[in-house]
Amino acid sequence: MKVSLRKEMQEIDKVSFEQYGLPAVLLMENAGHRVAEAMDSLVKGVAGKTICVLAGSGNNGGDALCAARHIQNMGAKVKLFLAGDSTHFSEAAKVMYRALTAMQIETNSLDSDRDWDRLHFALKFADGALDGMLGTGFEGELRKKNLRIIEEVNNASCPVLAIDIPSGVEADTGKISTVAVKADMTLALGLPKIGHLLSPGADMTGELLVDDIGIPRELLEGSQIKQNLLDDGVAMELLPARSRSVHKGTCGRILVVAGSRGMTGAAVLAASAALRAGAGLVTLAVPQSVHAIVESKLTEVMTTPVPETEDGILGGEAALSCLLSLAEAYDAVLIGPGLGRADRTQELVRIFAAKVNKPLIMDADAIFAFQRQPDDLCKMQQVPVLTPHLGEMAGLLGVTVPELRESLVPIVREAAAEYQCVFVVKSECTMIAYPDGDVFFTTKGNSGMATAGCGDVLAGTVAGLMMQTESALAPMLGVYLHGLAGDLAYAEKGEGLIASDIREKLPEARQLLRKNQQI
Ligand SMILES: NC(=O)C1=CN([C@@H]2O[C@H](COP(=O)(O)OP(=O)(O)OC[C@H]3O[C@@H](n4cnc5c(N)ncnc54)[C@H](O)[C@@H]3O)[C@@H](O)[C@H]2O)[C@H](O)CC1
Ligand SMILES: [K+]
Repeated sequence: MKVSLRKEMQEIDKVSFEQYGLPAVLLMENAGHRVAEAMDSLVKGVAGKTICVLAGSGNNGGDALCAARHIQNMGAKVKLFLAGDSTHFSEAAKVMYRALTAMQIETNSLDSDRDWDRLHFALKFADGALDGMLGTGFEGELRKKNLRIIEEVNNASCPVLAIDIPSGVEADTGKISTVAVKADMTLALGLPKIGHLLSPGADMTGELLVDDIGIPRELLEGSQIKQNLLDDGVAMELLPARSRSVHKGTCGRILVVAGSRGMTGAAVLAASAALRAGAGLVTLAVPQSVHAIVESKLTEVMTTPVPETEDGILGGEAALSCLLSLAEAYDAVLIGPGLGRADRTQELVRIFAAKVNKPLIMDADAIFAFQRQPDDLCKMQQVPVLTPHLGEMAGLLGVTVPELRESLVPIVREAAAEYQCVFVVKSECTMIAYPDGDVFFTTKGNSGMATAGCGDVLAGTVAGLMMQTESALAPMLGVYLHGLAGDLAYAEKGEGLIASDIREKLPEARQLLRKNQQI
């Protein structure tokens, strides 16, 4: 499913009318009806219940006014509160307001202290609240009246349904300036928005439902929309069936260059995750002095020592030529987990990355090696895959983490195009950006995965899949399987899950994906 920007949704509205003759009020009628149904399911039947409706004066408010009519028709008592000025209703909202006023629904304009008291008590005793104050049209700082209503809604104990996006969340970024409605459920209209996926907006969204509200499918699937949700449907297309004639040499021979003194765990996790992701054969290349340690920790993964400097650091000519000749025998190379940040190691990484002529995945310390020179990423033989967390991505681009978060999607997208890399940016909503502008978001994964080694498992998973699907799709498949494996691990271990639990769930995640493929 696509994920739309605000201006893309506006364009869809325009085309729906100009080319398909679908006026705004018709889409609003559909939206309102679906919202009423969603409220019915949220409060387990609206009949006989009291529902508080908060409506703004734009089209989000129009949706709320329309939903109020349907909710009342379904047997509920509706109490309406106007967050905007009723003289400023949008054209479509006016139509909905007219119908509603003829229905004798209790309406409060929130212009007097009495009205604010009414809102307070209505929310206190309501069975549900409907947030239709601000949608994709919201920008800048919240006006005082909205802010006060949002605080009242958030203090109420009844379940809250947000129309399109929780009021106060910026649709294109997920940013919140002061406060936003904390919804239990959000019904996104047409398509999900970036604000549903990225924090803090994502934390306000609750359960996310999406409804097409009758917008022609080809508009919702338009190729000009470059943001995508990596959902089960997309993931199913990513893992081709294995033929019976495969052998370990055809499922991917993966070289993992990782580890240093005190950081052998990262290397072991990454290499073993590549095998658990289904690679045929994995070799872990480590500095000589830690070879015996990783050898004793691993059974199925092969290991090979790489010459190191006198002080036990991976670097220098001998290490470089060893790694380049080793890489010849493999289909893809992962470099970085636990490698260390010594100057000579960084130099080795940069030269190796420029010279190796195999699909290359760079993680952790390998990304750090480019931190003052991202331009060098353009010198690679093939488009590399980089798997930074937000701190590593910010370091690479020379910005702060808050600056990166401020405009995450455009910054990462631009970097992927400029440096010709695939970026897998790990956060509460991992994002994959391709050089052609395509961006994918995953909803899989959970807060338990914020634990050491989780990134090593992801890098290993992506590397391990490199020959099992088109190599350009491996980052997407890897992110999906890693997130699903994390969810499976969370179901068993909760927040105490550790990285190896995720690795051990990779086969089950794969099986689930296969089962879905058969449906
Ligand atoms: N195709 C669709 O997706 C459809 C979506 N619908 C709904 O329409 C809204 C977007 O409507 P729009 O009129 O463009 O904007 P909003 O209603 O979200 O907001 C405009 C409203 O808000 C006021 N405002 C703007 N900034 C602020 C602020 N900082 N503080 C307070 N108030 C602010 C502004 O003055 C306007 O009054 C979309 O989300 C869907 O819910 C259609 O109904 C169906 C088709
Ligand atoms: K809203």
